Amino acid sequence: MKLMTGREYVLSLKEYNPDIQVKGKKVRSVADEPLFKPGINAIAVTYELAHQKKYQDIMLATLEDGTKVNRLNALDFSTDDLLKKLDMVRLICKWTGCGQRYLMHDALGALAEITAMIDADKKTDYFSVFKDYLLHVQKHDLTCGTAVTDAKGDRSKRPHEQADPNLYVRVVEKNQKGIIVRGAKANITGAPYVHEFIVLPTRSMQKEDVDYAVSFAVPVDAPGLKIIAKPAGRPEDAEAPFSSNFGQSTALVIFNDVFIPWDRVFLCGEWEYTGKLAEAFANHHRHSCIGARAGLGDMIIGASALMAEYNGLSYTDVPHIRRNLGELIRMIEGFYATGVAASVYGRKTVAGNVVPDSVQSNIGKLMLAEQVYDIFRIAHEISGGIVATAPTPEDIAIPEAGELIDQYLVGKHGITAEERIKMARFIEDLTASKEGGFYALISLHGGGSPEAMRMSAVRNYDIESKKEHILQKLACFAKLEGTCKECETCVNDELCEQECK
Ligand SMILES: Cc1cc2nc3c(=O)[nH]c(=O)nc-3n(C[C@H](O)[C@H](O)[C@H](O)COP(=O)(O)OP(=O)(O)OC[C@H]3O[C@@H](n4cnc5c(N)ncnc54)[C@H](O)[C@@H]3O)c2cc1C
Repeated sequence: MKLMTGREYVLSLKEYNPDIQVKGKKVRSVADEPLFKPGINAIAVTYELAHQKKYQDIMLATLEDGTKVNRLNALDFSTDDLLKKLDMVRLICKWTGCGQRYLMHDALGALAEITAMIDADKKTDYFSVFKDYLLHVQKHDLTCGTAVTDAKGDRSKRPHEQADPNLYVRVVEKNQKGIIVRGAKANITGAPYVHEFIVLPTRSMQKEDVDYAVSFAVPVDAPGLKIIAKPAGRPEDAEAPFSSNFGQSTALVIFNDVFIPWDRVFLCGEWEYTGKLAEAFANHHRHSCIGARAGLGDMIIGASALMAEYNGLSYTDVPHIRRNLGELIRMIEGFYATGVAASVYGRKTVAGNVVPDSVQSNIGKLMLAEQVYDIFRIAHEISGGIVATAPTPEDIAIPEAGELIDQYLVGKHGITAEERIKMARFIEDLTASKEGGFYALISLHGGGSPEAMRMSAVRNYDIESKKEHILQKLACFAKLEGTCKECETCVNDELCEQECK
């Protein structure tokens, strides 16, 4: 099995020739495109950390034969694996803001479970196709984008009801060699600089949607595949100390009659399993998002505490700075704790892999989706207006203006204006810039809208047993009060007797 270095990953992109455009121009070489550099840097970190001894316990997974692979390319086989995955994603995102590659880990986990489930029910052979693909990914240490969200068109209509039949990815032809697919997936993270895409259905489907029930893997440069991408982060922006180095591209990925051989098809026509596959992916992915946003939170806590110090207000001395940092810790460690709980309460699937508890992973993702705005607000309250108003590098570079800025924008004695401005810019970059808005949006909608999380949590939560418990209690109270109608409401006589004694 290969374990690429960051540099090898960047060079490996040169072996592909995808059809990509960004900001109105065609991309000749992804590896050399400055507008993607922050995104490529972020993925490279996922390769580099796997070579660092102190991180290998969480960055590497051990296969049955003892071989080590990057954990991002592996299934989870224990609750300990889930905990390590969570820690790994937090570590990666603490460095990069968003390591992006964890989406593929989540897709692989979901495909293992659901392909094995379909085979058990329908005597198909998808699980062995999946296992061969997993081996291929591990052997070459690939990065795969995960394409779930269809273009979707009119949200109130199902795939087959859309005015344009191509608004969800669909199978337009099947032959002995494979299938041909048409349609588009939207908002796809990292699309320009991955090796392959794993394509999953975005929702549950009905019999009439049978052509839309499809899942497959495809190289990024397959004929007919087109990528319309956004720049990653804020490339070459002197006011962006973080996101000029690390960022994330997203793209519209268009399948214009793309051929997929059968040995890369994981589901084709089994519409009853599309909802299960979408939900299985969402469960893994929301669990990963918890780790990702905790990593972002780590950076915000560190930068906010430093900014307060640079302003002359240490959290050890100033009560409201301490209280605000306490709020940041409450929120970030609060949602992270649900990720830990989702790991600990993980369950084994028919495929043998272990998946997070879906109530906990959905609730954790929902918490971070809503709290990200409070996290940014508190960072702003602690730091002050300089986060938005720091003079530009061009003005600082003019000697006369630079001297005045040095004089008037100092903070605590011993901290220069330059250091204070640098910290303010870092916080602006993460929380108040175009990139800050991006982090809010990805926290809110990445992995599904908040309503999708509420629906999943309710669907998977045992509300019926809570209702039964209340009915039992009320029946017991009625006996105690002498108003019992003798079994009109009592749902469990035995328990009722015990409680009334
Ligand atoms: C930065 C970023 C990165 C992303 N990366 C990826 C990726 O790598 N791969 C991927 O597959 N996806 C990715 N996504 C997509 C993400 O999963 C979707 O944004 C999310 O599922 C919401 O879908 P949408 O954007 O189409 O919004 P919509 O579905 O249009 O949602 C908008 C609102 O409409 C509501 N709504 C939608 N449909 C209905 C309905 N039928 N009935 C009632 N209400 C409805 C929603 O609850 C929400 O409030 C990414 C998103 C972002 C922002």
